[in-house]
Amino acid sequence: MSTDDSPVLEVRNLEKHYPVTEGVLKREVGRVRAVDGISFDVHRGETVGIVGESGCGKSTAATSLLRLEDPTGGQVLFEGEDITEYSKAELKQFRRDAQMMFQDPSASFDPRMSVGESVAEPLVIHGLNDRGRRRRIVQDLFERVGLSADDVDRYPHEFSGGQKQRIALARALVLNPKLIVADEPTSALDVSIQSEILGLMSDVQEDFDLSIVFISHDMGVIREVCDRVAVMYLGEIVELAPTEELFGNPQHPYTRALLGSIPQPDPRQRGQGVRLTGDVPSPSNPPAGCRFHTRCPEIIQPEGYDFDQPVWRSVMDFRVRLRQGEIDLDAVRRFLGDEEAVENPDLVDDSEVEAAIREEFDIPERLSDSDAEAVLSEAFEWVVDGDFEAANDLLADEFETVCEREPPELAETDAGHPASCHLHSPADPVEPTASADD
Ligand SMILES: Nc1ncnc2c1ncn2[C@@H]1O[C@H](COP(=O)(O)OP(=O)(O)OP(=O)(O)O)[C@@H](O)[C@H]1O
Repeated sequence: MSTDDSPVLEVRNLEKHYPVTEGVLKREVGRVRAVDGISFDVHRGETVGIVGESGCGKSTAATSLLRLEDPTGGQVLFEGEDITEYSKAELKQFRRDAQMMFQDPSASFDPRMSVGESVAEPLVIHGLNDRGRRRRIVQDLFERVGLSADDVDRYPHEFSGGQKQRIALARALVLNPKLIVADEPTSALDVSIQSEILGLMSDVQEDFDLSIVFISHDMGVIREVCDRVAVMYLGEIVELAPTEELFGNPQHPYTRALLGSIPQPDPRQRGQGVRLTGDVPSPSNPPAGCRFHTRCPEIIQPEGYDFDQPVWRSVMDFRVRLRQGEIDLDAVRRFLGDEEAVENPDLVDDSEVEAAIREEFDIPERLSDSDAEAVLSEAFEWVVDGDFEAANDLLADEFETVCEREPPELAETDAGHPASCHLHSPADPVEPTASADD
């Protein structure tokens, strides 16, 4: 990596919200917060990764920062200029300098055109009319990406997935860009081919002094190619660190969970980190407080109680489902008894219903903390009576955690890089003894 001081790309509070509309008049009834205020820099020659599960907003971040779709907020500075303010002509120049690579290269080739013509297309659009020169440039690039100069006359269907991604790289390079945004460029490829393409991208990056934004859901791939990594969850960056630091000393529970999901050949490393369960919630209605609190294995416990952490997570899973109105008593009764029990709840004992729900959520028959158990038992009484609101209110009062109450700031941690987690930024800090100005 060769970086100079000023970043090539500065992303500042970038936001892309999609309206959710209803009716013929398309009244806006909500917003999908696909990207919700992300900031990061990319320096010359640097590869910055964006990692996160499917639906976290990575692709939207890519297309918005290249203005392939217009952001709804924030700024993107390219070599110091705000591309969100660019005129059409300025955008055209920007499109030379910043290219995109996609997961599925097939989709971006016209089957009726030779791959050479496809790769040369951006040259035509940008006014290089000399056919012979175009051909020489493309042939040279083909060799550069590990294909033969003769391949330019062949058609897309004649190439394998890996070869097509090489051709896509040639096309991304043809205008001599400064920045490439690659969205899962190797996810559709076999592992061995993946490594070849990643190796090729690294070589090309050095030769062309390229900056790369590399998007992937795969921590293994990210580690192989990135200098720094932004971890994204539900539209936000939750941790940002140099790659080795992120892998060696992750500060956000989401990052730790992603790392825990990497297959580990070394048995000594196995079992480190907790596997993530459930899906990313909808960005049209993100959870309050920390967006990760509905799934976080390390969610902070409420004051005054002492849970085993996995049990606390189970209790929170139950609370989240209760809050969302997703506890189905009829289904539980049907499971325990038969159809008649739905019509006549007395046929199934309340304690059986409670036990079944506890089992479903992995909550022990009795919590080891008797105070917590008293609260939970009372809540279950409301639940089996069908008064979910009362159960919800009681649990919200007694078991509320800072993680659901307040959104954490993305702030510097002791590890020397930022993460947004209340484990690092307690919401109720100890009263400072000195004045803030000191
Ligand atoms: N045009 C759109 N209109 C409404 N919602 C959208 C639109 N495009 C994306 N979304 C939503 O925004 C969220 C983020 O999607 P995005 O594709 O950016 O995520 P991702 O992390 O790249 O996931 P994937 O790897 O599956 O593409 C998703 O919930 C998606 O459904």
